[in-house]
Amino acid sequence: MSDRRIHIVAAVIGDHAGRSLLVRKHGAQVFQQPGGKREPGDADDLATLARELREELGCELVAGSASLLCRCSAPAANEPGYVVEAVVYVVQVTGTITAQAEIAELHWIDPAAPDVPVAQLSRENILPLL
Ligand SMILES: Nc1nc2c([nH]c(=O)n2[C@H]2C[C@H](O)[C@@H](COP(=O)(O)OP(=O)(O)OP(=O)(O)O)O2)c(=O)[nH]1
Repeated sequence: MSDRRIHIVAAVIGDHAGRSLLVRKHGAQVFQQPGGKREPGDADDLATLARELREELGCELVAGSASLLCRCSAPAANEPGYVVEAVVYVVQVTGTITAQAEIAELHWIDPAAPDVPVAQLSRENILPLL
């Protein structure tokens, strides 16, 4: 039987106005936290996160800035039948945040009142903590 769990590392990136950054991937309907699946070459969770932030946002994770927010799970937004299990860090980034090729859209939301559709993991488990 296949393992229907997806393990990801996800980032909470905030701005000075208290907003939080979400991304929408090409082909996806909903917005989610920046981040993604661990790859074999990643030394640890923060290496995964640094790589994903570079790939998705073109920015760099500030060394030592990551603070564990929570571990949580929900039905995976883009893979029907799978559950996503996330380790979520609040992070600081440096450089200009720009949507890279795999990202269709970036959006800054008020965590208390998102104005775009948000994936269940973020909506139920992450945004309420911000
Ligand atoms: N990154 C991320 N993925 C999420 C979140 N919530 C959620 O359900 N997912 C789902 C979407 C996908 O079904 C799965 C992993 O997505 P992903 O597309 O970001 O992972 P990845 O960059 O490593 O992807 P891949 O293209 O290599 O498959 O987890 C979230 O907040 N952030």
